[in-house]
Amino acid sequence: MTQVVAAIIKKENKFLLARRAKHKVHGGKWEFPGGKIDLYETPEQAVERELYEEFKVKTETLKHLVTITHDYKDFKIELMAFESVVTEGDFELNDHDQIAWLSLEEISDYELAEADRELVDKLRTIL
Ligand SMILES: Nc1nc2c([nH]c(=O)n2[C@H]2C[C@H](O)[C@@H](COP(=O)(O)OP(=O)(O)OP(=O)(O)O)O2)c(=O)[nH]1
Repeated sequence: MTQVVAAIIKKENKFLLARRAKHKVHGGKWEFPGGKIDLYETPEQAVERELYEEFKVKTETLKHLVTITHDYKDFKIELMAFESVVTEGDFELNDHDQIAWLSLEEISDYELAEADRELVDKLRTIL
């Protein structure tokens, strides 16, 4: 099972979502930014590394929120979501073609990566 981390970054009741660039797996789908955990890395380190690689922003990981698993048929992921805050930098797009700050209600109108529907449902119950 592939372990993936995702950052939940909240600003005035809106959450940061990013649209995966067309050429990537699940291209065009919206997600919480993050990626696969590398060998010998903690989930927190993975979130911070991915956010820097993807947007050139520095973040601090506050706490683990929820973990879900999803079976994409050809691969299975464990998706761990962490509450994060941006501490330094302005967003620059590298792996995504767009970012958006959305309320949990607005997120429902966006085409999410399949695993994220369950993640958003869980977030609704705790945030
Ligand atoms: N980052 C992220 N990935 C997600 C989410 N939901 C979801 O199904 N995924 C899937 C998409 C990918 O199959 C996998 C994450 O891989 P990735 O391609 O973003 O990670 P990476 O940057 O480490 O990968 P790579 O391109 O270097 O191989 O998890 C989500 O909310 N955030």
